[in-house]
Amino acid sequence: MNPSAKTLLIVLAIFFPFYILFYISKHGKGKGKTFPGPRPLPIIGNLHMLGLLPHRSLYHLAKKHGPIMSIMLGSVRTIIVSSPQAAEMFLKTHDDVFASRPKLQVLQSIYNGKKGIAFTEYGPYWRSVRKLCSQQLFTVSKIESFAPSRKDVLTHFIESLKKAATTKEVVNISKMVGNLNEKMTLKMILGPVERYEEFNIQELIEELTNMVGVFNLADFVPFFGAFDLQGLKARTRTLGEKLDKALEMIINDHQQEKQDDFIGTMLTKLNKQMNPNGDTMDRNSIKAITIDMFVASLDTSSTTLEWALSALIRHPRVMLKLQSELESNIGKRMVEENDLPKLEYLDMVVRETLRLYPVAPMLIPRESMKDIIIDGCYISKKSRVIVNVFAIGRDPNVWSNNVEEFFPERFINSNIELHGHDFELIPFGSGRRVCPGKKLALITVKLILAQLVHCFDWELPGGMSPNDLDMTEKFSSSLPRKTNLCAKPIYRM
Ligand code: HEM
Repeated sequence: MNPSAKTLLIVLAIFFPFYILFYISKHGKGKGKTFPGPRPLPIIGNLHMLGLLPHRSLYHLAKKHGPIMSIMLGSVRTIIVSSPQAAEMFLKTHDDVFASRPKLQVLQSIYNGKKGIAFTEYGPYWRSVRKLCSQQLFTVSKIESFAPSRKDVLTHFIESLKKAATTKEVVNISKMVGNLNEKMTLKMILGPVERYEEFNIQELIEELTNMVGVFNLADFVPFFGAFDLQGLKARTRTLGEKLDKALEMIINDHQQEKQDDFIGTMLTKLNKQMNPNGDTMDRNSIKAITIDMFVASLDTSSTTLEWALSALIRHPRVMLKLQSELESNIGKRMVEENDLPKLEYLDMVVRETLRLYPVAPMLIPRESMKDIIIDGCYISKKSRVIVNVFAIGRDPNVWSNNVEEFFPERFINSNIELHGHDFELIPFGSGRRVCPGKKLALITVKLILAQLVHCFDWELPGGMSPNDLDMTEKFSSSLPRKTNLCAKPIYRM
């Protein structure tokens, strides 16, 4: 046995009994009735029940224990919400209590004391950053001002696919669409990304999203945090330093030459007081907010596109119907952003994709800011709340018995929209923490998807039949396909 393993065993042998006593004193008796849930084990609680696909395991557990379920993730009391009615109770009726986020160790180490938006606790600082989002970063005019740049990137992309179609090449759509979305979105966040090749921003972002998706034992059993058993601390520190260096240079460039992307807009507030509490927008805030935008925007939109196209290839009837809507509304030209509002079937296809394949299947975890009693059950301050939108999208009371079927027609004459007010369908979350980028995300997803099916038919490689396309998911920071989607484009215009 190597010396560090030996030391670890000795430390565990000494402290483990104390930890069990601490655990029992903390969790042995509560202040009242709790929600039903599976029996936890000491130390790990119900962690062993999560498996490789926690959203699915929790969906099945909720069928047994109910739409509001209480479990222990290590030493963290966690409430799992799995029905539209329960989601409304947590995200609307008591949104003021559950609007905070838990602190995650990996992010603490990357941010190194900086505060962003998506993973920041509720309070005056977060409220000021949200105000900046709604009044300056995600306004209709700001989003529209980047339409020409999105069109430009998309036109080049379609040209490269046309070349692949001529040579009858099979392309890796997952990768290609990921790159395309990255180019479009980074342009809006930080401007000309090609200027910063030396920092390999794309690779840094990939590492960042991987780290955010890592299951970190120390977040649930703090006792293990000191030992860094997964070796995450060193990796995240290095990544944090690299991101910081790149962002320092990008901010300097923006200070030399004014730009109207997110960083440029945030810089107009540099060193100004954000609220009466004395928070100011400093360089660290700009860096942390930018990092949050990377995490929140890139994998989410491209994974949605990957699922939408997979579902269309798997359902040729739906693909044909969508192509026919595009033909009759657009004709032989490229789809433009201002065509999107009239494409009703496209809208249904996107809603159905987000119902069945929500890329944030458990939203971003919330944390209660005070003790509260809901439905006669006690929830203590700092409990974690996970809203399982994957389960809500499969609730047969809402979606009837064909919940697993990809059937966009279910939205004909339906008033269930994606705005966050209809709790049957909340892939962008709801309440104070609802996704501020949803309008931008829907434009990007719809525009790219429409173009991909308007310009091309798609054939699976090796004569694979649509029914054989594997639709298994992989759990990470988003919920991508387990295997990349590869197919042959056939130009049809
Ligand atoms: C299909 C694409 C997307 C999906 C499904 C999605 C989904 C979500 C979800 C579920 C949340 C958490 C909501 C909650 O806790 O109630 C969230 C938060 C957030 N999203 Fe998105 N998102 C997408 C795209 C984007 C884009 C393109 C951006 C920005 C460019 C963005 C920026 C954010 C930010 C900053 C937050 C944190 C909000 C906060 O904590 O106050 N998202 N998103």
